[in-house]
Amino acid sequence: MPTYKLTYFPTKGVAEPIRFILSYGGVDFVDDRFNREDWPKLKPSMLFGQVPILEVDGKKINQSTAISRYLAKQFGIAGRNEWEALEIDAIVATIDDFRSKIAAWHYETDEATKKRKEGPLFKETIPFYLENLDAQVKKNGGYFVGGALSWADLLFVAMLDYINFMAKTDVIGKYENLKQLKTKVLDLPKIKAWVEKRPHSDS
Ligand SMILES: N[C@@H](CCC(=O)N[C@@H](CS)C(=O)NCC(=O)O)C(=O)O
Repeated sequence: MPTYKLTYFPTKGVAEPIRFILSYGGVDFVDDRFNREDWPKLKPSMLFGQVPILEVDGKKINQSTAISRYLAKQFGIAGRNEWEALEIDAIVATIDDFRSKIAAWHYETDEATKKRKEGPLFKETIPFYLENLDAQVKKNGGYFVGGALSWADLLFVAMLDYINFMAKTDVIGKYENLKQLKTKVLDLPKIKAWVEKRPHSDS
């Protein structure tokens, strides 16, 4: 079994899907969280100056989605054939688009621009994505792809706290299929154990 070390800020952010997938796989990993004030000192030593960084037997790699996909393949949750693998990639990219649109609003520093973007984001963009994501779960037997658990499901649920933090609301509140998916994922024994033992963070 390889050794894993995941380095990130002391938050969930884009690292939490990796932590979920490692936990699902039942492997031990070093959950390396640095203090925010140490980031300027650490940044030059990170691949492309960013985190998360995963070390596998001491070999370092960046990019959270690539890392998640790599791990998901090891743990048998990356699709049963090439088409399912593609469908998973597509839904993961869609979730990433969704998160990015909320992040663009959340991190906007010009108050007037932020105000102008708020209506379209909350009245159109967020409902549009959630209606489609919810419909996809309904159509696929309670999961995003192929009626079976995949890393797309783990990624979505792992990312929800960060998305909700940015949107300042429980975005899936009225989406029954997404709510059921969340419950199913959080009830997986290894995910439950991870969520119980992870350090607290709001985002
Ligand atoms: N596409 C990359 C994005 C990584 C990224 O944006 N990392 C942020 C934290 S979420 C970061 O390192 N920010 C600090 C900086 O860029 O100085 C991934 O998914 O891993």
